[in-house]
Amino acid sequence: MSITSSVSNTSAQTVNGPHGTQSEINAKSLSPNLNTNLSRAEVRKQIRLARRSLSTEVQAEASFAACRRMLEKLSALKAQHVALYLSHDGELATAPLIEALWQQGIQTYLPRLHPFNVGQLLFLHYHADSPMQPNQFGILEPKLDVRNVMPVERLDVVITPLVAFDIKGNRMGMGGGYYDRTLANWHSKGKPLPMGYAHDCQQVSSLPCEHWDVPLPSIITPSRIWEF
Ligand SMILES: Nc1nc2c(c(=O)[nH]1)N(C=O)[C@@H](CNc1ccc(C(=O)N[C@@H](CCC(=O)O)C(=O)O)cc1)CN2
Ligand SMILES: Nc1ncnc2c1ncn2[C@@H]1O[C@H](COP(=O)(O)OP(=O)(O)OP(=O)(O)O)[C@@H](O)[C@H]1O
Repeated sequence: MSITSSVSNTSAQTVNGPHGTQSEINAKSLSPNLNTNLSRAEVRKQIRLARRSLSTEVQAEASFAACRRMLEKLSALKAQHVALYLSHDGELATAPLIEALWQQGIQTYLPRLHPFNVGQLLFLHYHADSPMQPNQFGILEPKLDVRNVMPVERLDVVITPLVAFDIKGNRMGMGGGYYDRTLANWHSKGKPLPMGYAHDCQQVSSLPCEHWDVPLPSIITPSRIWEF
């Protein structure tokens, strides 16, 4: 059965029961009492370690569970142009989601570091034959071809990687400020809609925030959809 047909009619609430699968519960218990008085750097370090410690089996199960929920959300939004990321350093894997979006004919885009504007991202169309190259962090990104660049304001949704999030939707990333810059004006323009994508174990009760941090209106994890 294709990913698309196996997930598209499934209700988010009933996939794995109210508390998720056993492995998701195990994943959740990795960072239950993280002291959020820690510095941003320390929170980043601890959560990156927690998500990197997930087994291959938990990672795979998590990526399919989150994929179902994300497809449901994107379908409700009628999203046609969706930016996402290629997973790195224990991030919730996007491979099943990318495959499903391609099968549905939804256009997908990946970030690449801007060649001149330090700290900025460009979003390039991504398909099965896109020429790719690693960036300075070792993450594969599409080779620069201006014909494939999509202006951010024409994207419907930006599926946003993150290191940690809290119960108010505050987000902390890898520390480059790339997504904060990309999303700085989304609220006033109404587009693109940012949606966080993360493991359950990346949630903390409260994050230390700065004025440039852009809170997320929704975050999808393997066990639930958070709306803020
Ligand atoms: N998968 C994915 N792609 C993404 C991001 C992301 O968070 N995840 N980004 C989100 O912004 C941008 C890249 N930002 C990144 C920032 C820091 C590091 C990183 O690994 N830093 C190392 C130190 C790197 C060095 O300078 O040598 C580290 O902290 O250990 C990776 C990506 C664009 N692409
Ligand atoms: N809109 C912005 N304009 C200019 N600088 C910004 C903006 N947003 C963030 N920055 C700068 O980026 C740096 C890193 O910010 P921060 O630690 O919040 O990144 P992050 O959210 O963890 O990373 P990312 O968004 O790439 O996932 C900070 O020094 C901050 O000053």
